[in-house]
Amino acid sequence: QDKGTPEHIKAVTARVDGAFIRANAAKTNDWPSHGLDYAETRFSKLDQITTGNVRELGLAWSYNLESTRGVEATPLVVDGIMYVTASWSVVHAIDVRTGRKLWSYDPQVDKSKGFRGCCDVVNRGVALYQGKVFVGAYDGRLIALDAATGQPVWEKDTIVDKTKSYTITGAPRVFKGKVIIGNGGAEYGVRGYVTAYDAATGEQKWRWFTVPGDPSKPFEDASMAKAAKTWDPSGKYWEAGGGGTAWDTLAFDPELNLMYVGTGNGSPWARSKRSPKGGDNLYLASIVALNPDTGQYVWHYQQTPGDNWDYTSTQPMILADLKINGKPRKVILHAPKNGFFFVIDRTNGKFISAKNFVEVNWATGYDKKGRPIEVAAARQNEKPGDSIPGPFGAHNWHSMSFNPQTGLAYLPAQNIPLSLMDDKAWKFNENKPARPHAALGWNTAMFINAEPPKSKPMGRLVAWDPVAQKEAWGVEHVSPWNGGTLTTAGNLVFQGTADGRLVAYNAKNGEKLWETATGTGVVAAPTTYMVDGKQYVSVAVGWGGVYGLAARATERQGPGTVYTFVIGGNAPKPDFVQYRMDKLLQGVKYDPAKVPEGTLLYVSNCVFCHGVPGVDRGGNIPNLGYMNASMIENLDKFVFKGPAMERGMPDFSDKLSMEDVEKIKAFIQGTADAVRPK
Ligand SMILES: O=C(O)c1cc(C(=O)O)c2c(n1)C(=O)C(=O)c1cc(C(=O)O)[nH]c1-2
Ligand SMILES: [Ca+2]
Repeated sequence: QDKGTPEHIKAVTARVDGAFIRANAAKTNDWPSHGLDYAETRFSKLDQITTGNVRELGLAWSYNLESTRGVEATPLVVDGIMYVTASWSVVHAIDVRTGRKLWSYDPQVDKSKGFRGCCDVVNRGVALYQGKVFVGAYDGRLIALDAATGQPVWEKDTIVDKTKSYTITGAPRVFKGKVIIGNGGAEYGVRGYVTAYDAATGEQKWRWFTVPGDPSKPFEDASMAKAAKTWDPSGKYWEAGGGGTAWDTLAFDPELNLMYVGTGNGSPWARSKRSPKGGDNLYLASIVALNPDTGQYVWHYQQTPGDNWDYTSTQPMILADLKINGKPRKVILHAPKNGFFFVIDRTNGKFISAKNFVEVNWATGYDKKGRPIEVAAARQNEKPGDSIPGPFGAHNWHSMSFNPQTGLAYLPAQNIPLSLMDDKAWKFNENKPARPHAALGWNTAMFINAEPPKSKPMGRLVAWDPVAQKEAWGVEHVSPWNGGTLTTAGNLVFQGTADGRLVAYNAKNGEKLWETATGTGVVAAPTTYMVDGKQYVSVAVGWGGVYGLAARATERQGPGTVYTFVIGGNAPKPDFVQYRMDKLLQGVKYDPAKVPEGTLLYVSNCVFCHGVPGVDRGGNIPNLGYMNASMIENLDKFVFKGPAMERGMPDFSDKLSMEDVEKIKAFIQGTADAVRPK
């Protein structure tokens, strides 16, 4: 049979089901699900590429994803058929044998609604099951495609309330014939949940909410009634949704018949506003075990009780079997945003251990019962102070991997400095200058960087020993926001970096063995798989995600590209594109008296995408301090139904007046002038 024909694709993808995914885990010849296997280990048993020959790795082909925003997807591959997503949830099917496009599918997300997600218009990849490819579109639709042709088979809107800013950025998983997906939106005032759909028909099978709703209405299930006792109703938490969005990690243990959900931060961030009398606010920032057949709650472990810092627990979980104190234990390994590395018993949710893998200033450790020992000052946000880790997390969605041969987990750790302070006057959905992105629907109830943060940015590849709870080795990077990791039986760790390289390390000791330039920063994780007896390594590259909107660590820019490497590969690299940036803005006429008000408007409308003018240097969205003066002089033409709307810029017609635009112009030019070297 010819490979890459619709008949071949149909035959090989039809085989992918639960039994296939479990059988594949023994040899890992294919990469059929997001984290490689149900345990999400990202540990490949392939060992053709080793510490001995990795230096001979070369490019087999590159593929242009034709996207300019963040690319966060892990490519799936079965028998040389690759499925990967670009920004705006566009799916590409690629023939690994030739590097050519088989088909692509664009769900046609309305780009004027890009602002309804906090953190770039990203997508972390697809799921594959019985001849179908499943993608969560940014606007909340879950779409099943024919794996051979890319034609839609069914489509479901996963969103419970279309007036709220719900999105999907995560990769669906298929457990026992059901497609599972969660949503994003906890910066906007939403209530989190996960939903299961029949893979064949799209029929909804169950839905589990992560936080309680309005207590005057019946609770959906016993877990919600239990959770409601940990929320103060005087805060009317249900009006701002409560949060807890499960926007990324899911895992499955078929023996225990449990699936695991990592839940997100509180909405709003400030607990004093969400739940004024305190409380743990279940099930925020938790790992929750559900019955995959029914969606019924089984147990939970809350990592950050009463979250107050955007400490999501949505970071990738790994199921591992470890020997702890001489006893074999079935555990979950987890390094959420809050900076602690957790080992949890996955049979019952009992805490085993936690240790900080970076410097933190909100807790000194965890007690025996698994409660954090908080630093009191961390909740007293009367004055701006660095939250360490900050809302970008000590570790974000970037995939972790675990190698049972070395016993080490590999994760990109970081510090991205931000200061926080309570917003005492916050009201739900009230758009006021100085409230972070309030014009776009954000509801943090906190001011961000009202004073500049004092901590230092940091990015580090950490090899963590989860039994000893300590770092075995680490590699310092030049910037935070580095890519997810892959580890292999060839004793290797692969990681892409913010400064535009794909690097291979010795998994035991961190020695750098190989690297190649990728043209732009890498945030996604690599995969590896066999095709016709040869081991390949692929990575989808495209600088972005929340930190990549306004900052960068390379002088090169997009487009989103898939690179595939093989021993002896010698295909030419595509031309790298130089980052286009004008000189520091000069000559826009403005009234200096307008700068202070312009500053506050900039915070409530512009800052997370465009960064601080002349201070940040632009990411996948340009910095306004380095524009041509005529663009800033004509700023109104860009903010009111402007030409960038088709690239995802919001329309500010009902948010800003002409007078506001004048103030913002004053802030942009004033800031550029203030930072200009004398
Ligand atoms: O609370 C949420 O619902 C939510 C959603 C998302 C998302 O869907 O991408 C992110 C976050 N929070 C978040 O806190 C965060 O740091 C983040 C980074 C990214 C990214 O893709 O780079 N997404 C998200
Ligand atoms: Ca969040």
